[in-house]
Amino acid sequence: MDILTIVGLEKSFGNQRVLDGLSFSVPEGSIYGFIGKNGSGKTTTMKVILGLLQADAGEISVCGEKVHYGDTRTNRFIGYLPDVPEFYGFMTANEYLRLCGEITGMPSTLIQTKSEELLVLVGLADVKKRIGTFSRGMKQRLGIAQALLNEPRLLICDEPTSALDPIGRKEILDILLKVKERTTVLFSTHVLTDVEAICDRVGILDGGKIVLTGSVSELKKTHSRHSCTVTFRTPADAAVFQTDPRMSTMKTSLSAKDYSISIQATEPEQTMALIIRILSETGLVPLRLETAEPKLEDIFLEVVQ
Ligand SMILES: Nc1ncnc2c1ncn2[C@@H]1O[C@H](COP(=O)(O)OP(=O)(O)OP(=O)(O)O)[C@@H](O)[C@H]1O
Repeated sequence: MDILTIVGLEKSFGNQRVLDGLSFSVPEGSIYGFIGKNGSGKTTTMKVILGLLQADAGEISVCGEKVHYGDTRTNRFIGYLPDVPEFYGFMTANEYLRLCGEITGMPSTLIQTKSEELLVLVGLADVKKRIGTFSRGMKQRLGIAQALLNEPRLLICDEPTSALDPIGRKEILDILLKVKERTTVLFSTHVLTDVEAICDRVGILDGGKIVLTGSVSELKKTHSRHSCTVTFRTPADAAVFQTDPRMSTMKTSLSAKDYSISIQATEPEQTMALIIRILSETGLVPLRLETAEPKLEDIFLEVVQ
């Protein structure tokens, strides 16, 4: 079953068309990476899903119920982590979760047990200091705990890792992987290594619509090529190799930082065999010879101009 379905969503701000027939669906139990460059419309999409912004056209369903602008009934299924979550800095994490639970009418004993469980999940159980002194990563982790308080079936995270250092990012990614056991996650980002690390499916947003969707492994198989890279000691060696006639039909690029030539390869083993043949016939001795798996970043760059 799909937890979220979006069909033909359109949204303009003045003359600027941001969403232009956006359609995608998010299967239950998955982590869906919603990828797009800055300004591509990720936050706009999330605001429309939450009923906070009115679309010009299109339909959204959450858990089979239609989303209506300004009528937030479907938000009972959703937990939301904005890109910069705001808190009362004078409260502790526990006090803040209690306040959120009280506002949404949760029974007091349930607030207590859920808060304790969620603070353990996000690694803040032993932190007694005020939120005002928290690091960015700690605030994001508290934001996840707050978003999970009502046991949502869909957790929407708007660029949760973008502003964090590598340790903070890893902590959030590990938590999202654990969260997957209890809810579906829609995760917007432009950090493609994060998507590769945790997402089951991805949708690439460009020009207001999804230009590519599928599982990370499917996309890698069908949409990008391996590359073979040969690195030389001198620019002269690299030039001899690159101008070999057998290279003329290959898509090659010379690195700016060292004397290495990368060759896109649909059949990496055959390409490697050809490289070795050229090296042995020309007497060139490379410093390094390697093949690399296609990366999501290559696919992204291929489909997004
Ligand atoms: N309320 C608004 N009024 C006018 N333009 C807006 C409004 N909200 C967003 N936009 C414009 O719509 C475009 C998409 O913005 P949005 O914030 O949805 O992109 P995004 O993909 O989330 O970007 P980022 O990765 O930078 O957060 C941008 O050009 C933005 O300036």
